[in-house]
Amino acid sequence: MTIGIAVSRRNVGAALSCTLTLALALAGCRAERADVNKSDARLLSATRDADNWLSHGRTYDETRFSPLTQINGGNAGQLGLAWYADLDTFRGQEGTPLVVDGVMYATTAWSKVVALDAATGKRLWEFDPKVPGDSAIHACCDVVNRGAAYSDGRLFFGTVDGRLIALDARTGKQIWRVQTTDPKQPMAISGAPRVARGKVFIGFGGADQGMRGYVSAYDEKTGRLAWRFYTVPGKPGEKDGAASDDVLERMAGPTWAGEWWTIGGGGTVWDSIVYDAAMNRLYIGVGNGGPWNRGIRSAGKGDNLFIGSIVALDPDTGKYLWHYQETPGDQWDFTSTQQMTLADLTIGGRSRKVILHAPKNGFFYVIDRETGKPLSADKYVPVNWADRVDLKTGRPVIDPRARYDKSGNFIATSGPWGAHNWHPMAFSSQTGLVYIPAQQIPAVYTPDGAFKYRPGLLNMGLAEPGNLPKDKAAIEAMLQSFEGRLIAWDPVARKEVWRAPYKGPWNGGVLATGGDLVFQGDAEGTFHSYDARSGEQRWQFDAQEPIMAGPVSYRVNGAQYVAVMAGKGGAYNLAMPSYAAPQARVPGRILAFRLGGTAKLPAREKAPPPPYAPSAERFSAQQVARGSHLFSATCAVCHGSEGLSSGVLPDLRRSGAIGDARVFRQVVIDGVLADQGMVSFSRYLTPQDAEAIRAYLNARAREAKAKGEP
Ligand SMILES: O=C(O)c1cc(C(=O)O)c2c(n1)C(=O)C(=O)c1cc(C(=O)O)[nH]c1-2
Repeated sequence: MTIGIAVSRRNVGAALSCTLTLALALAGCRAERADVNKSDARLLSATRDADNWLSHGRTYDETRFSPLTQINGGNAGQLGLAWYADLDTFRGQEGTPLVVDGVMYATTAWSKVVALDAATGKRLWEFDPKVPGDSAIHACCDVVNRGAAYSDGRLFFGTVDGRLIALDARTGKQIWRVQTTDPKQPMAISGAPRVARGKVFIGFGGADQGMRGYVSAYDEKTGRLAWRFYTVPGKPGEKDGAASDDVLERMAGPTWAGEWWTIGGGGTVWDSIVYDAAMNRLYIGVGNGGPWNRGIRSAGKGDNLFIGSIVALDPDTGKYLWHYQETPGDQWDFTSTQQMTLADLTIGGRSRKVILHAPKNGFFYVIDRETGKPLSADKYVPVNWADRVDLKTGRPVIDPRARYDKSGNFIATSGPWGAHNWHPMAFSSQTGLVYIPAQQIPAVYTPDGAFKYRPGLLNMGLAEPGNLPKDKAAIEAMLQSFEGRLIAWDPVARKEVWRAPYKGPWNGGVLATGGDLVFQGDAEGTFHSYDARSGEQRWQFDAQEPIMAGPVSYRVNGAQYVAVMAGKGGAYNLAMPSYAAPQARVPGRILAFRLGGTAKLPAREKAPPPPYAPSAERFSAQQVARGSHLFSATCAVCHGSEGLSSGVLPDLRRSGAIGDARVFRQVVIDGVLADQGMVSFSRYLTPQDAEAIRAYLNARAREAKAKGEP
């Protein structure tokens, strides 16, 4: 049985933390509760507060629906740029800005924060937590940040090196900060914290690098740790002294096998955390198992709770309430961390409080918030790892061939990039539709027969992850087969209503508005507006660079704005190859639009790409082959498979460093560029390994030059 229901303890709220106390303490507890309600009051009524975008998904329900109607289908063609703000980096921008009383707060790459006048883009203050450059290696998927939380004049955000920081929203001065992780381990915060009931909730990423997931709750005023919930069991017999101890021992422990705690576990909560104000619950979206390969992770057995699950917790104590596991015994990196949206839907004539969820695994779930049971689960893209979800048991009917640790190989129609990743979806109660930034990126899973755990690096348990065909035509055919589309999905009728196709995947998050419009940026750099009911395009804008982030809408001085962050990066853009010649890059930007806006972006500079730079040295075929393997296992995840960088980080075939053994060694082994994120790899590579990688890159540069590749 995939669904577990334990203590049904609803709306006991703050009273729980008072149960042990004497009358005096009770009085204090009541006082604290009243205060909590005051600071929550604004967030609780955010649905009616059309001017602002107070929390990550605008309201606690995380619908990303703005009720504003000034911009609508009739006038969307008159939208123009109101202002833009250049950021200080070329790294990926994934943030959803908050807007509170005319001030926009945006978190940017490298975990920085900027406050701007939301009507003009004028900078009010900036905060740089000075993330050490060498902590970039701890982030699996770029030094991105998806946003902040706001409550009662305070702004909360996480950092790549695992800190949670509270700022005074007016001045940008730090109020408190806590280290939420072990900074020596690959545990990096990319997601936005959420705040409710006087607590700030935060997880982190690192499952792919062997970490064990947890969520922490900190007191909003002091930063004191209130509780922690681990999502997967640790070493049997050892307790964490955490809210999860009991349920992990009783329920999760028996679903694991082997010695997973020595090589990982996974289950990181790296993105979605949602507070359900109606039921006083916190839902956490739990990630994949680590290593991915269940044969290695858990002796090929078990559901491995709570990976690939939504878990409902008591927000005051962190105690387990229920869970629903979407991907039992995951071995495909099918995280359930994707955005959860809360809605009230009429299903079968009955009003139901539900979670709407489109996780990586390709099924769209409508889950009953009362019980955690799925009411429906339907494929929103072609899916071949499972035939269907049996709603009686809640379990997917998995194709045995997908268990590649046993079958030896599996090609999934949608793999680890997800049928939907972190890019936020939106739900409009006006149209009843969910707008999903969906994609289809097939992937091959082949078990690594010689797996060796490498602390700190990616440990998937797959043979040469990211390995591609060597032939350019085959790589291009593969890339052409990747798809991206915006899907308007009816969660009651359980079907797609319309779609907007894109050239490829990794398009932006979505905003739905009261003007019956849907906004989404794409991977090519165009920002679109569609009719929310028909999908007809109403407007588009050339943003000059890819948009991944979710747009927001707000109103200042009577004018409605739509704003979005632009900037290429994230996991896909780091790792995926590209034959496009590197272009002069545009820095990360915030773009804000209004009716009649007349601002113009500066002309994009054209710069010739640096030439390929192979050295005249001779390397042996063995050295090149060894370098190919090492590059694929160690470097490709950031510099692009087969050395074909998509342009976020340097294309090493064009790097001057590959022509000089000494310089290359200084970078790779001595770490001279550590402050820019290129740390020393001496822990993983010998100088001979580095030389083999250099030999491989020279071979790749020579090939590209000979073929006249762009
Ligand atoms: O397992 C993890 O801990 C973890 C963390 C993160 C992250 O923190 O960003 C991502 C993923 N997994 C992941 O699977 C994934 O596809 C992904 C994409 C991105 C991104 O920002 O583009 N992050 C992450």
